[in-house]
Amino acid sequence: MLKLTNENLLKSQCYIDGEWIDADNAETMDVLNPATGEVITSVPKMGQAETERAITAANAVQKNWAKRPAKERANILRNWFNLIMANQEDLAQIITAEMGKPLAESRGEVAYGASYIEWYAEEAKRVYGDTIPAPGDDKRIIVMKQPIGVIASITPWNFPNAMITRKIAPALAVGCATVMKPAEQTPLSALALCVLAEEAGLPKGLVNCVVGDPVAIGGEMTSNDIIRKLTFTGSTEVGRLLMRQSAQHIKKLGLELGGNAPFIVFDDADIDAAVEGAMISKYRNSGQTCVCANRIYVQEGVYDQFAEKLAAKVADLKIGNGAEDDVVQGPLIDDKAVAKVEAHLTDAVSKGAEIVCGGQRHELGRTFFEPTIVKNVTKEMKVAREETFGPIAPLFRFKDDADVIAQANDTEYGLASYFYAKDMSRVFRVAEELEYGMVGVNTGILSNEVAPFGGIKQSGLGREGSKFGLDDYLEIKYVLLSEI
Ligand SMILES: NC(=O)c1ccc[n+]([C@@H]2O[C@H](COP(=O)([O-])OP(=O)(O)OC[C@H]3O[C@@H](n4cnc5c(N)ncnc54)[C@H](O)[C@@H]3O)[C@@H](O)[C@H]2O)c1
Ligand SMILES: O=C[C@H](O)CS(=O)(=O)O
Repeated sequence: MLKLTNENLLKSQCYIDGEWIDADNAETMDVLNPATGEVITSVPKMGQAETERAITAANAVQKNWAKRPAKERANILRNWFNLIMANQEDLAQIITAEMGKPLAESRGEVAYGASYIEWYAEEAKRVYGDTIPAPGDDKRIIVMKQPIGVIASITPWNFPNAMITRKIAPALAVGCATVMKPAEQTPLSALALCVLAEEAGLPKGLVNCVVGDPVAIGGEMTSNDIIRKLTFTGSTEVGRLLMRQSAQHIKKLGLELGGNAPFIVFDDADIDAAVEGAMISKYRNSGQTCVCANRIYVQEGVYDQFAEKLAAKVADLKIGNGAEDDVVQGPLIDDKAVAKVEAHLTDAVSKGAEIVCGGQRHELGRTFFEPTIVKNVTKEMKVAREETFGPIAPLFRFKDDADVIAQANDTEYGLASYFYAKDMSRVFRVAEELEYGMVGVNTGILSNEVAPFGGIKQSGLGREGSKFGLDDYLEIKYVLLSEI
């Protein structure tokens, strides 16, 4: 049972135009705890009409929000950051209850998500323009940056708090208004963020949260002309669909999509460090992150040593309900996720791979799955081409640098990549040759608010975080002054 200190954070209604309301037809949908199957609460099942009202409400207040001095916007965002951190434990309990990740990871997610609000509260005051030498002494050129306007966001279940703040913090900082749709499996974190947004002083109507039928809500977001940008985090398949739907109105898009991260261990790597890096990169959130190592390439001279050390670490992982102390591996989000993991394993073994440890559903039942290592994996297997999104570490052998770079780049994805090596010329060459938006060198985790997070190829468009993430919510306006 979810017990909160601040019980006002657990909401069973959606937040539109500063009001907490039910669906027009009073329909609801349950929010389940994946570890126990218990119903945490129910939330409205909204659709097109409620989404349209939310967009209209956002539009009514956006321009006044943009006109407020940047320092005022910054101070209100800072208030929000402070309130989130003051309620970190409750927000973490909500994440673990609705998504299943271990409490320690949930606490980390709350701090990570809040760091984007803190960062963009500061950046709000640094939206600079340009003056350009004009083609005539009677002319002056000014370039100014203005907020895009009303933006819509659609986010996934695996980081139900941070994927929202990573989007709306820069948007609010520059003067946009927003309508968000969290994943139907994990809406409670989004609703709790709205409670604290209101308390922080964000004006009614500026932040709206609609929960319900994704197709109906997304359909309104991609067709309503008031929405000037859709920012989506989720699968490449849905991102492609939303891109197609948005094309009709030439909406700006931010797409944070699927990954297929290579994790490369060269023979000059610190093997113990590489094992530590592989553990966090592979098994964080039970392997349910877009930047998880999806393919682990180990140079043939250190392959057996790495496999043995990794298996010893995996054996120490404690599986269970994320709300229990010391648990480091929670359940997968649903049966569909388990089915995909099992399909990848069955395919790999049928094509010659060998299970080193794990390989089956955990004795706890439900959607708990044993952390797994598979060796002698080859590029003919599904794990080489598809995002597993589960706790499987597939180990590939490689001969030399050229061989592994060719294998690593042989995918339509381009989000995160990692490698462990010491030789500096190898480090620079490999980092430059990997076709990914992000490269972690001698580390298994690379996400933070000061760096531009995002991918290339079919892993997405745009960046979130860093000074680069601000531009995604700004339009450039060129003003030519004549007869001066
Ligand atoms: N690049 C990143 O930053 C990042 C971060 C987290 C997750 N992901 C990716 O997300 C995927 C897992 O998350 P998921 O299962 O929630 O993805 P998903 O694409 O199934 O769902 C993501 C969101 O899209 C909504 N959605 C689904 N169909 C829709 C439709 N037809 N119209 C409008 N909205 C729709 C869902 O309700 C949810 O809110 C993985 O591929 C993972 O790599 C990427
Ligand atoms: O799953 C996607 C998230 O972006 C992972 S991270 O927490 O940002 O690394």
